[in-house]
Amino acid sequence: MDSFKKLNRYLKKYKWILLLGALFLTGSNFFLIWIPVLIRRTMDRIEQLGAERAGEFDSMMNILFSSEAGEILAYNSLLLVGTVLLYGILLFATRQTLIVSSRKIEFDIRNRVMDKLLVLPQRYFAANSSGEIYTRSTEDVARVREYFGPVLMYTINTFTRAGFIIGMMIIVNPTLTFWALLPLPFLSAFAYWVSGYINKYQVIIQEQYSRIAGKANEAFSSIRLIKAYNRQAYEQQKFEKESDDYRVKKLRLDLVESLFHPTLNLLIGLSVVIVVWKGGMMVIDDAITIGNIAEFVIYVAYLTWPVAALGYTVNTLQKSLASWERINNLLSEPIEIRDKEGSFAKPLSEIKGEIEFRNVSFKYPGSDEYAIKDLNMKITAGSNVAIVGRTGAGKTTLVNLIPRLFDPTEGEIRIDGVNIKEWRLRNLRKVIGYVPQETFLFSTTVKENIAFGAEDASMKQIEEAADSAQVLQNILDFEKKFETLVGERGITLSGGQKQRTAIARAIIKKPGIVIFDDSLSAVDTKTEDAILEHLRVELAHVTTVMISHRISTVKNADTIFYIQNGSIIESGTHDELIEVEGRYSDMYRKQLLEQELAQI
Ligand SMILES: Nc1ncnc2c1ncn2[C@@H]1O[C@H](COP(=O)(O)OP(=O)(O)OP(=O)(O)O)[C@@H](O)[C@H]1O
Repeated sequence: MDSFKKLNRYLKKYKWILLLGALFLTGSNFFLIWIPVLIRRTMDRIEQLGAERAGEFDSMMNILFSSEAGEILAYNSLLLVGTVLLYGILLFATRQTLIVSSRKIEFDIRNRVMDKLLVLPQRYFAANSSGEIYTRSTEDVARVREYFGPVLMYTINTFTRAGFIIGMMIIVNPTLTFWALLPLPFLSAFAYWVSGYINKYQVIIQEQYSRIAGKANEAFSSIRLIKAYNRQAYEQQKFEKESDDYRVKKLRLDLVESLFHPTLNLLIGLSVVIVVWKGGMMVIDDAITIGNIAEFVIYVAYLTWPVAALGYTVNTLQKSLASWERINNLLSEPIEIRDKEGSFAKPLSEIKGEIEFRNVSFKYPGSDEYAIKDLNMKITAGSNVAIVGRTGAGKTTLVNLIPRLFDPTEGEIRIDGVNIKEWRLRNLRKVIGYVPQETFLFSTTVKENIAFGAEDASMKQIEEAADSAQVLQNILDFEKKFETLVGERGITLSGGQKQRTAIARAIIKKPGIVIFDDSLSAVDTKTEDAILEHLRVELAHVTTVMISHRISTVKNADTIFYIQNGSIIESGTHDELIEVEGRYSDMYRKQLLEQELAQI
């Protein structure tokens, strides 16, 4: 109930326009009922004229062309055209208010969902598949819109139209009204059943469609692998199976849909037959006129859609509420990493860049193992440190704690002597340049990809950053230079080019602290040396934390920390660690041996 209240809060902003829409819709239905009334009046007047002047006219044609009948026809036709016009204008206004508002509410909800997704903790993304998250912000939002759009509109329409029409029918003849309405509850129940079936199948078909799209996507992104392993026939078979499943389900739905309209027409036909049959008997008994029968037939036709829509509306409402429940759960997710009251912000120019880990431990949500265990580490401002260790030792986890992608389970991290939880999150992340392990470039130009790190960067700054990351020459070699599109719609950069573009993106921010997570793994050692040389100058006064598996990358660092099972087991300069003859020197010797073997 609480969640339903929250849903209706979105109506508040548009309440006046929605009210206006409801008035337009009521008005359009008011004019609609005058159409059969005018037809009945015309028919009755002509019939009356024929009866009064029975001797003068020997055929219907003569009646119709007598000037008196012409007057009746012209007058009523004009009224009819006017009524239809008003009905049409009001219907247009209804859609422009109710449906347009529902689109605006959809826009509001979608933005809220996106805003929320952008601040949700990493835990949420680990617990929910990307497909589910995507569905929340697309399909679920679209379904909720149906509550504010079609559901609201059809509900008002059904009640106002049915109210007016049934009222008019009862005024004309309550008994005939009873007979005419008799099949309509069956029509509504039938529409409810069919639309429930259609909805259920649409979900199944949509899921199957997503599976097909997923299979195709996977096949295209691994096309090189498929070709190299000669797995085309296997992939084709897998795709065909899913595709066939989709076809069978879709055909079943088509069958139900094609039965829907004929059955609906059959039930309406039944209503019309009853009206003509019972009405005919009443005309014989002089209880009603022939015009009344015509009027009733039109009323029944007018009632068809609202009555059928009742079934559809109930189903759509259920679907919308289920989608809202999922969206509401997402919107109610706690934001674990957020600003504290009175949080601390420092201008970039005042950042020194000292980092201190005090007894820091960290467990991933849902995991029993510590990824970081009682870790203490001090990085002096402006120094250049390296973190090494075997795969899975906790290096990435450790650096993720600095920009608060996760918060420590125990202990605290300080920057310039202040606990990072006291820093304003935006400020904290602004001063940190971070190049994650997996390079991600957006499907846009190289320029925009680099400028992502600093929104208002000039072209000169972009070029300088590209130069420091040793990717400038590559970019200038592209035909469209910085305007070259990257990714799906553009060229595919090599692994090393991607990494260097990501480095340029991080350093263009002119950060106070910069973190490189294995960011030079895809470049050759010669390019690596050149990049490091540039970075040493560029980042001379910036605290640099560099994770690497290569000794060549880290050997010149001021301090090297060797991590094992989430704890620092060795630290010092390259020479100091070699002297200790511990894990680091083992690693060094192994890499030297590998190099020598490679040269043989
Ligand atoms: N999202 C996660 N949820 C649960 N456990 C995780 C998650 N990410 C990493 N881990 C675990 O935490 C430990 C440390 O992982 P981490 O990625 O920090 O290692 P790493 O030293 O950076 O390894 P590599 O050198 O291979 O990148 C590993 O045991 C890993 O399985």
